[in-house]
Amino acid sequence: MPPAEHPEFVGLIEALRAAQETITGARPPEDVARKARENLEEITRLLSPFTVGESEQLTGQMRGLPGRAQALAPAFHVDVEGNDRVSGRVVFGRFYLGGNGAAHGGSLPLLFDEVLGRLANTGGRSPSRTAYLHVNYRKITPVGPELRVEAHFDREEGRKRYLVGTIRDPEGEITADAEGLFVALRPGQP
Ligand SMILES: CCCCCCCC(=O)SCCNC(=O)CCNC(=O)[C@H](O)C(C)(C)COP(=O)(O)OP(=O)(O)OC[C@H]1O[C@@H](n2cnc3c(N)ncnc32)[C@H](O)[C@@H]1OP(=O)(O)O
Repeated sequence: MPPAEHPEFVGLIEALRAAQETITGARPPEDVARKARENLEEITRLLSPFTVGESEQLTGQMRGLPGRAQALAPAFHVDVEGNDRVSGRVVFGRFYLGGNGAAHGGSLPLLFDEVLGRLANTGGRSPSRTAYLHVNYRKITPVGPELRVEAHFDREEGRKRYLVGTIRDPEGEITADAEGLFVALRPGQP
């Protein structure tokens, strides 16, 4: 079903992202922490009866939405998308903090896999999977400001799709770049 038919679920994921952000940055007194935990446990109780299999779940399936309605990777906002390149924006929020204002090193491959992987499978191409992802950390990727993300196909060799991408800080400097190999799946390959 298209996202428009699940506006409340989309709102739920946005609320989840907001909760992740707020919890990460909070230092609450014990009684407030306990109340927040009880509220989260209540959410689990509420939703557990509606657990479905992978093919039926909504999370991750809504390609038209930033972040595909999943709260794992930072939401990638697409500005321009073609068959061979994509550009857009991302904010690494407090949830993705590694330390000293820098995004966690593991969160960058998460974003690159999302951006490059999405592009690798566009333009009528068959599904592919990440075979490798090489990330260069050039300078810290700051938590908080909006960052530019660009990616494009470098080359295709048979089933092998080589893509590259960059993240730039508000000054336009590259904080990280990546090269990924995505291998097109053979029929029946999981
Ligand atoms: C919309 C949002 C999109 C999000 C996208 C997210 C994408 C993902 O994260 S997918 C999940 C992460 N990736 C995986 O789980 C993949 C796990 N690995 C696999 O399934 C397989 O190893 C797979 C499909 C990558 C390749 O296996 P297989 O299809 O058997 O390919 P295989 O025949 O061995 O190799 C094909 C070619 O690729 C090359 N190759 C394969 N893996 C690598 C590698 N790691 N490094 C270099 N070359 C490689 C081979 O050398 C071969 O080259 P050539 O044709 O020149 O001889």
